Amino acid sequence: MESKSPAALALTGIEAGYVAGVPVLSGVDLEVREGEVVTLLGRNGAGKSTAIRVICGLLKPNAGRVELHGERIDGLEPAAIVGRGIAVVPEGRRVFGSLSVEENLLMGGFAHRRGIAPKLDLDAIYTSFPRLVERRTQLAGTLSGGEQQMVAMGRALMAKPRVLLLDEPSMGLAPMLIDAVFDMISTLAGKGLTILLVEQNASEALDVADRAYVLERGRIRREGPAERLLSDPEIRASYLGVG
Ligand SMILES: Nc1ncnc2c1ncn2[C@@H]1O[C@H](COP(=O)(O)OP(=O)(O)OP(=O)(O)O)[C@@H](O)[C@H]1O
Repeated sequence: MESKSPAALALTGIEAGYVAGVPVLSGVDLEVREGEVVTLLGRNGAGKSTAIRVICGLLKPNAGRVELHGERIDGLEPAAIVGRGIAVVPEGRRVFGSLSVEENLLMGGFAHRRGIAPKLDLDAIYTSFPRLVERRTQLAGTLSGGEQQMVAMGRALMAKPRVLLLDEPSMGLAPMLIDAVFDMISTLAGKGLTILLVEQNASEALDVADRAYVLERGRIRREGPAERLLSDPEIRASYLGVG
């Protein structure tokens, strides 16, 4: 095989858990290449959020390594990992409800490594999410769930991440808003962003992703191009409710 540049994000042999002797992730290998959208699928409790916590440095793995563009980050503190260029949109969105949309976005800019005037960043976010322009002075806590998701994504993008982690962005949203969220992800993918999308909503996630991994009880059970998994009879029966 030809030699390739290091992946944007790579997990190798990750073992992790919360209680000694009770592994939650076992031997997890996963990579996201520059410009790729990769989805990590799994049911409730499969270990998806745990994988996000390991990547962000909130949970130290018991074994294995996490690398960002070939540099090991698994020993670093969360703030240092953010500083290296990982941004996360956490499950449940968690916007600052008593701050305006624009203040929320500016908060994201604090993690920005350096350079570029915030105004330029804000303009770029408003171009990606025009709906936020008309709501820029509205308190984020009064926005709809879908709009809050836009703010949470915009806030993460303000940090100019090299890799964006999205933890179940469609969770708890009405079907129409779920479509809107996946449209946003497609837009970001079209701009060349590198994204790891953790989802239970397999069909929509596989539609926007280039590649996918399926996590079951802490182990990667399947992986491959999203198109292939979409037409895989076992995946269709277990995760898409068809077949
Ligand atoms: N702080 C914690 N302490 C102990 N066990 C935990 C903790 N957080 C998660 N777990 C356990 O780890 C396992 C994986 O949980 P995790 O949150 O990673 O799953 P998930 O795939 O993200 O599921 P969900 O979609 O429900 O969020 C579960 O059995 C869960 O109970």
